[in-house]
Amino acid sequence: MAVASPSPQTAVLNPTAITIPKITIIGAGNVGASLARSLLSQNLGNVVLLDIVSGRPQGLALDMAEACPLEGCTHHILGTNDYQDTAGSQVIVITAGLPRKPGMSRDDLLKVNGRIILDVVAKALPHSPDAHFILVTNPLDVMTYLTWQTSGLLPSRVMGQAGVLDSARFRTFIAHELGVPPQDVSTMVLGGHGDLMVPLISHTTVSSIPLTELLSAAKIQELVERTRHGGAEIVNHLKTGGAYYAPAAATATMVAAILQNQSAILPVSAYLDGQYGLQDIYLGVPCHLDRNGAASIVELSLTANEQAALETSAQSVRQTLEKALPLFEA
Ligand SMILES: NC(=O)C1=CN([C@@H]2O[C@H](COP(=O)(O)OP(=O)(O)OC[C@H]3O[C@@H](n4cnc5c(N)ncnc54)[C@H](O)[C@@H]3O)[C@@H](O)[C@H]2O)C=CC1
Ligand SMILES: O=C([O-])CC(=O)C(=O)O
Repeated sequence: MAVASPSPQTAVLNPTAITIPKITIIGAGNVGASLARSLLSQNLGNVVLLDIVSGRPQGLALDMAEACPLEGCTHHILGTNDYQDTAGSQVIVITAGLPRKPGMSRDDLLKVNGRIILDVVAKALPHSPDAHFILVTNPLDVMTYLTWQTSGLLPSRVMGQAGVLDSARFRTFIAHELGVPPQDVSTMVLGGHGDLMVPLISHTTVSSIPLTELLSAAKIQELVERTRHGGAEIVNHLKTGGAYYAPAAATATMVAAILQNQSAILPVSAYLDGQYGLQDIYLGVPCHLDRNGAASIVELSLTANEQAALETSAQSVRQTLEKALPLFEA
């Protein structure tokens, strides 16, 4: 049978002509695997899932690929232990590292996770020199700073995920308290990803109504404290590690904002160079997220108490950073 040569229209629709973004996730643990599922289900791009453990990313990727015919995902996933497979990624998410156990703080992970992050960045960067890096590994703000410092990348190309998750937790607790859909709650949680994070009450509304008109000061403070300890609450339930579904959803929100050039304003751990009166630190602040990364930080007007709380949170991150820098100097 003769094979018809492709019509001009077929040539235009040739799928190989379409550039599909490539997203690498390093660390195929609970957060990494959940993130891969989320990215695939949103058809955000082809996903590479890499781990140091042989067989784990391959097995997970095959399992996820087999769900694709049933769930409408059209892109591919590859599981690997080889950094060459990550080449040309637009976004690299780092979820490699230990999670904490009950009784530990995130800062207790500093030494072990710092070593892992430096190793991962050194191996990933040469294959994807144009990638944006999103850190998830804890202690988050310090791991993000180390990645920026060791990579030599522009600060806008290195950022950390925490504020999207912490804000989602605060929204959830407020929604449960008021019996409204969480989508109706608008808020921002700034600062470091630790017990001193700063939920901004002055910027919290429920269907445009200020939160302070809906709940007592004591109840709001209770929800703030629950948010600050939201990670530990889940660690204490699970015993062997931390949260992963909401962290994965939060990270996918950031990946989508970058790849779709959304310019969404999201709270991310970004490099501060004088904004909010803070210098040379990665800390959670609102940023426009688009194809240039976290290039444009938004300076919200804060109450005096919120500004003081942000400075206290920054001070705590800086103390951990000062412990980290001598440990990981080249
Ligand atoms: N920023 C945030 O909001 C959140 C941060 N986290 C943090 O994310 C990290 C990962 O958490 P989980 O996924 O629950 O842990 P997990 O233990 O389930 O997965 C970690 C994975 O990293 C891999 N890994 C370790 N060293 C590696 C290396 N050198 N190269 C490649 N892969 C390596 C492990 O084999 C494992 O599969 C933890 O540090 C945790 O504290 C977790 C939730 C939220
Ligand atoms: O609490 C942890 O260890 C994991 C984490 O950062 C979170 O869930 O916020």
